[in-house]
Amino acid sequence: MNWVDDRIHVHQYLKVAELNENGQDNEFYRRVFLYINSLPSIEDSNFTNLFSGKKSTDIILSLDDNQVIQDEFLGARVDWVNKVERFDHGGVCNRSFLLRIKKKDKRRTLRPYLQHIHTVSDDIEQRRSELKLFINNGPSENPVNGRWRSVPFTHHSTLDTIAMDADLKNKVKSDLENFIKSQNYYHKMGRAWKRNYLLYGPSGTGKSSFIGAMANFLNYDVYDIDLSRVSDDSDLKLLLLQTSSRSLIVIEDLDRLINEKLTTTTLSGLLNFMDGIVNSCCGDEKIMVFTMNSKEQIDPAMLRPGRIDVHIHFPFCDFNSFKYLANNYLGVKEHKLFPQVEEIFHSGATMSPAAIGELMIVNRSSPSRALKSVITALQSNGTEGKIGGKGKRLSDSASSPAEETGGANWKDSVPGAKEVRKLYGLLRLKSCKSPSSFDHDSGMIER
Ligand SMILES: Nc1ncnc2c1ncn2[C@@H]1O[C@H](COP(=O)(O)OP(=O)(O)OP(=O)(O)O)[C@@H](O)[C@H]1O
Ligand SMILES: [Mg+2]
Repeated sequence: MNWVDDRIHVHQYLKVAELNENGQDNEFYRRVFLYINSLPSIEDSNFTNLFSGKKSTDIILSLDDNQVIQDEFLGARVDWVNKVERFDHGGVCNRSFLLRIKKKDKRRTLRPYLQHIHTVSDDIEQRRSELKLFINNGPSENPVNGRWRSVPFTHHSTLDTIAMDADLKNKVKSDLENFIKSQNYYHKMGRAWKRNYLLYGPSGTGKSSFIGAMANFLNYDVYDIDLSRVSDDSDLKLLLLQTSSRSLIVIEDLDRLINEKLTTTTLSGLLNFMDGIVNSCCGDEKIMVFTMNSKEQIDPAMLRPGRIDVHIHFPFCDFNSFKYLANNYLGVKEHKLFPQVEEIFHSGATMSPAAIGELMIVNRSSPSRALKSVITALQSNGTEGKIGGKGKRLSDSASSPAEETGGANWKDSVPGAKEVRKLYGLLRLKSCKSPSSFDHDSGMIER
């Protein structure tokens, strides 16, 4: 019977209306709009509109009213009509996209085709949107515009520019990729669709840069929470509620904030925040990132599995990271001074990637000079490492030298070449700590 029917009515039509029956926007209409206008065949359509895009050089093509565009998927040809019905009175019109598909193809291709439209439109949206960095206002500041103000996010760090153990970097990449594909899994488990990362290690080892790299990798906006501008637990909840999906929510220097009592939020307020309780109802995709210099004096409840899903250690430089930096900053893959540098690293001397990077930047016109200055800095072991700092830190009393920082905050001033070592204060003769490590709670990883 179906066969006879198919012979008579070869095509089937599916309508995607702009508004649903309640007069609300139909999300799928917007997706189809993005998809259709991205098709190469739009250039062959009889009538196409041209608009300028965000950049002055961008030109965007858009299918005109009641025009047809063709597409092909899994060997099946389909047509889309941009249907617009205008009513004379009041200029009201009905808009829809009409899909024409052969019945014989429909059963095989329709579902994957609609899924394909979803994926492509997602991708277009992500590429189009400019990333933003949101910073929270204090509760009494600018309440009219909400608690967040935003600036364009222009951090240029990428996972490629970070010197880090290659295996670890790949693990982080696949962990992030797995997470963003796992909505159903999280929902099935009745959990908030969020993943919490802890980046810990001494000052100048790349934690903040790594957050920038994560945001660029995921194409996520960043919400940087300044806890000192949060009045209490409910204020923190409110801030979380006002963040959007697909974002990185960041609290930096959490150990210092807690240990120096720089926040008025309570431990339980912070724990609820980390659990994303207020958001679990909305199916929002969120990644939270916390940074610390050391986790030694932190309440274990805060670090327990499920609350922090992935711990990533950022250590001082070893010879491999040094080579990575030399390549990035100086364009040098091999150099006659490398064996000497390697020997010094093997003797236990080390510095932060930030300090080494600065020496390379200021001497970038001469790689030999840059490497010699790194060698000199590495050789002059001593007590400078304890000079300066972001105030007394938890890590100042840490037993492991690799966990100690005591370094000045690099953000406080722009250092000159000679001041670099003193400012960062990160030179260490140390019992070289293990390379960056990645621990996640066995129970949480969905593989
Ligand atoms: N692992 C790294 N790879 C590449 N560059 C690095 C690395 N670590 C630090 N840097 C460079 O040093 C500078 C300071 O690094 P960053 O601010 O990311 O360190 P941090 O660990 O966040 O320090 P702090 O604990 O003081 O906030 C950055 O501009 C970055 O370019
Ligand atoms: Mg930082």
